[in-house]
Amino acid sequence: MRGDPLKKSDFYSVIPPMRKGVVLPSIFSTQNENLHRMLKRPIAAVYSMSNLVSFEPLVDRTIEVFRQELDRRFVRSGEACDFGAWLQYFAFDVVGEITFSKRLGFLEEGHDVEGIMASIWNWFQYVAVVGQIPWLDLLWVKNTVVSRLRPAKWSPMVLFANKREEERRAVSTGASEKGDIQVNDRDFLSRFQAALDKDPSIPQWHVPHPPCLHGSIMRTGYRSDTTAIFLRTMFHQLLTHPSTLTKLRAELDEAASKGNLSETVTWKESLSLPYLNACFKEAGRIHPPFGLHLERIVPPGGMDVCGKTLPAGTIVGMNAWVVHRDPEVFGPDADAWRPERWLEGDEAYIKKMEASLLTFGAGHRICLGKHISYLEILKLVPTLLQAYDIELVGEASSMTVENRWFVPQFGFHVQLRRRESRAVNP
Ligand code: HEM
Repeated sequence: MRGDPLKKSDFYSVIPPMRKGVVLPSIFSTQNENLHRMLKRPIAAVYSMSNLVSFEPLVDRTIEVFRQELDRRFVRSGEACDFGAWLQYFAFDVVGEITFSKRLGFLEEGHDVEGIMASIWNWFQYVAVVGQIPWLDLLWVKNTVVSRLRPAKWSPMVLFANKREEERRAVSTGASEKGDIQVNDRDFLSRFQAALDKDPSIPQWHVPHPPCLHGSIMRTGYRSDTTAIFLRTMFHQLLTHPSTLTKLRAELDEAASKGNLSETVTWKESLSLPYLNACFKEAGRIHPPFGLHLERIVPPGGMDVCGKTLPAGTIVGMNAWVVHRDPEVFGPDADAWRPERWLEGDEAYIKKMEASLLTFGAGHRICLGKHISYLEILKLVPTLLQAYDIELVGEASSMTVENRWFVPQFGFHVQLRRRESRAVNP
């Protein structure tokens, strides 16, 4: 193997939008390694584990609203809940809260605000198909002539981002009172802005185009879809494998009885729950949110892979759905949901499994936001399990799965009841 990182393939060239003939690249999609380095350097620290805890109060705020809405709409009325959709509302609102100190409003509204989710699904479908034949993209979406003629239409998410940015500018220039606007100096927007202000090497195209900057932040927000898929997997697997749910509940109840579990579970508490953490790893293994290969290009000079020499320019890739089912790594029951696999066996075996997980990618382009996802998921799952008895409505098979590059689930309905010891929110 060569030392240089492999570049991303043309699949990724389909992902960024084009506005008025200009492609708006992002740290996720760029194929240019120099640009990637330039974009990553100032913001990598914002995503770091040490910064994570400062986002916790923002996640807590959204969890509280989520619980209130579940109580109000489903617990008191006894109506079935489209849990899959509500987990997604949560994941979107938490990104709004972390990024802008303001939720997008999915939880309060109880539906897909301004068709944001639908527009993202359409985009995923486009990328999944056209990404296989990237030159097709040049004919329409990335056609510079067509793009210049097309009216510049920003997605509702980018407009939302721009509004928040304008509000902050108004505060900083004294045109508006800070009290009118909820600003948390530690949210993503404040931290990104501070990082950009400090680093003059940021490409100039970012500066005169705030929509580009904030659009890029919001495209990061699209990762809330992956978090929603992850949450659905975890709850659905637990509900359809009751022995594992019983074990997890026993772990939570024991911690609560010793006074080691808050009503809204803290990040620190969640780390001391081994079975919860095993369920987390197993969920990422059994249903990784990315359903297509993570494609890369063989560099000049070629590359040896498993004894075969591949010429320069060959597209190679690994698919987490395939890698995660390898019985040589994960055991003969690799197709089964069994969180226990992460708790048994020697340390070397567990390390080997961990090193083989591609849930968040691998190498220098590994997911930057993975710690944020850990934070959201490892807090929300035990908090809801403590608060509610959750029962699947209909057959386990009534939930369907579709591969649109991401692999979302549909038709996950549950009945929610408050657990005896917990009061219903007013
Ligand atoms: C369960 C949730 C998530 C999963 C499964 C996930 C998965 C991934 C994967 C597989 C990649 C690598 C893609 C590749 O190699 O082509 C990636 C990259 C990335 N992710 Fe995530 N992600 C999640 C959540 C998030 C969140 C919440 C954020 C931000 C707040 C985020 C930000 C990013 C960024 C910026 C990259 C590009 C990193 C780079 O190229 O340097 N992700 N993610």
